[in-house]
Amino acid sequence: MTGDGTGPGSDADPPIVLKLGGSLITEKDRPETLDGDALDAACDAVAGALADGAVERLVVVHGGGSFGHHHASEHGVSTTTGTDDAVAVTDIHGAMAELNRAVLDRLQERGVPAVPVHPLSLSARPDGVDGDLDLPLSSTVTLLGEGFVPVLHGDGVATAGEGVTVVSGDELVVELAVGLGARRVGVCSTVPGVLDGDGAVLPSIDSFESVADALGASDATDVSGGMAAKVRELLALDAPAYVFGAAGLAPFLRGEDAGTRID
Ligand SMILES: Nc1ncnc2c1ncn2[C@@H]1O[C@H](COP(=O)(O)OP(=O)(O)OP(=O)(O)O)[C@@H](O)[C@H]1O
Ligand SMILES: C=C(C)CCOP(=O)(O)O
Repeated sequence: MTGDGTGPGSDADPPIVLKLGGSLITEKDRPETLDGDALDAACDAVAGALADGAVERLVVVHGGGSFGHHHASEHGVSTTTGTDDAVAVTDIHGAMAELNRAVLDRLQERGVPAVPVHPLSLSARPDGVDGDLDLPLSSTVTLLGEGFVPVLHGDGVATAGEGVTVVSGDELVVELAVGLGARRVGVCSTVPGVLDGDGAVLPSIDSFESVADALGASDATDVSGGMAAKVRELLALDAPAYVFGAAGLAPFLRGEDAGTRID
């Protein structure tokens, strides 16, 4: 364990922030069903990149797939509509914690020092749904400094005036990337990149308007906005962000371009 800290202003190597999309690691149209083969392949790529030194510091975020989105949808909860029902909150968070455990287990089996960071216990929207997300980063920063790979996930989040709403993994990725001064950001999903109106992968995107017509929601149950919300969030970043499919994960981790570059 190194204990040398990280984040903006630190001498430490800036981390990479990687989201493993829920539509990649779960069967998104079958409630609470893991896509074990896809998750294994993603964990192989992460473990390989850490073992060969291509990546030194890594924060992983995973999405909800058929775990979080299924329960959130059943309870009528989204990023903008909350619930004051404690059972609903526990259902949504419980499903996400279960998926998080599966991700941690498979990373740890491959020697990755992955540890959980649960946003429901850490984060809030103190000014309501239209206000900023408050995501204290000292636990993530300190875990990184101690040599761990923090693994966060889309979750419920306390929201003034709404009870508990959903915070998407995409929003967490942006907060982490800004707050940690990330070097690069990767979002690995089921699609090989952001597709244009003819289904071809767009090599790069630098404005929302130029691609808005081609961007849709998810093709499965999704309470947080699918690809359109993803692109909108990633355009706000200073660090280069990439959206790619399973085949792009290892190249991205090696520092190569993959899928669609968003900047
Ligand atoms: N122009 C587009 N290019 C690529 N995918 C698109 C486009 N428009 C809509 N989509 C949809 O976006 C989906 C990916 O977004 P989604 O939010 O489901 O992914 P994810 O981040 O992997 O999942 P989760 O939100 O569960 O973490 C694709 O399955 C596709 O159906
Ligand atoms: C539905 C929940 C709880 C998490 C949503 O996170 P996302 O899949 O990254 O949008």
